[in-house]
Amino acid sequence: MSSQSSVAFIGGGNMARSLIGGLISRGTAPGDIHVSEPVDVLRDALAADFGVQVGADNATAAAAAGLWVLAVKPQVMRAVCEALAPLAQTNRPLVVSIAAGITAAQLQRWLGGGVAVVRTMPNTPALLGAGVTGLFASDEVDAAGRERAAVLLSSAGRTVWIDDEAKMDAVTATSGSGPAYIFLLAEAMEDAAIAEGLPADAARALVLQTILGAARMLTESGEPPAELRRRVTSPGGTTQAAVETFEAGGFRALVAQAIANATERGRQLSAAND
Ligand SMILES: NC(=O)C1=CN([C@@H]2O[C@H](COP(=O)(O)OP(=O)(O)OC[C@H]3O[C@@H](n4cnc5c(N)ncnc54)[C@H](O)[C@@H]3O)[C@@H](O)[C@H]2O)C=CC1
Ligand SMILES: O=C(O)[C@@H]1CCC=N1
Repeated sequence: MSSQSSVAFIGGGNMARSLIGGLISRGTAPGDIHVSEPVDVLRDALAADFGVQVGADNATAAAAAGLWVLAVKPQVMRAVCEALAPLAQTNRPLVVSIAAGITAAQLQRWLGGGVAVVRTMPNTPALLGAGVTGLFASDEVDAAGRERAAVLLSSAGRTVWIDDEAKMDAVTATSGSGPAYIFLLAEAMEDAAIAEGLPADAARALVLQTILGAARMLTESGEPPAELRRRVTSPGGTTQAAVETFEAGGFRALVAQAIANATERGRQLSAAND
């Protein structure tokens, strides 16, 4: 039976799982969460771990809820939306997409038009409630819809509204993909520490706690990153030797180019999956 307060997840993969975990830990009743997922082991795990309603049919899950979370890959989004269009036209749900690159206009068109669509970009720390999500609302979304989308995503961490949809690809490249950049840095630091002779377990412990400690200083001290860096960097000391090496190697330009390429890939995903 359809309930306006229920949520349907179309696709029950990694991000859906993170968001579902967040919703349940914030008090959403498992019975109010419906998930459609074609892979039976993923379905079974969601039912076992969270007690949510699971099934293989997207329309069945969607028919049960006033809020749809489209959590499939960009490559299958068009087919998924077109199959749900008749239901979208009769039920007029609030539709939240988490897909990289897929625009609100595309979702609108595939769902038959006139549907309230919120395009969002969460990230994987959502699993711990420590994520951040950029949100863009189409014109059809009213204040209550914006509030509902923000509450949904706030179970995964912080939320940031983006007024210009063209900027959503930059959000994807910054915070959506961003955790991977930090993981890459962790890999590289660990490898380097081992190369300097540290045992692997010590290298990992030192690197992980350094990243955690630095992230806490960034978020809790109120100081800008450049000032925090300055305080670690004694003149003529070890940090200066390392930072000068990063700068000489074009570290900032490399980061800028990486984020520019990720932004461009977001635009390409939109065109490739139209
Ligand atoms: N992984 C990440 O860090 C982030 C991913 N995203 C976006 O989230 C979306 C999902 O990504 P992940 O969870 O990483 O991928 P995933 O592959 O883990 O999840 C997608 C799920 O959709 C299911 N699926 C495939 N075809 C389906 C269909 N026709 N109907 C219903 N379900 C279907 C798959 O079996 C899979 O379990 C993507 O659009 C991605 O761009 C957004 C933010 C961050
Ligand atoms: O790599 C991707 O396309 C997705 C979107 C942001 C993070 N993962």
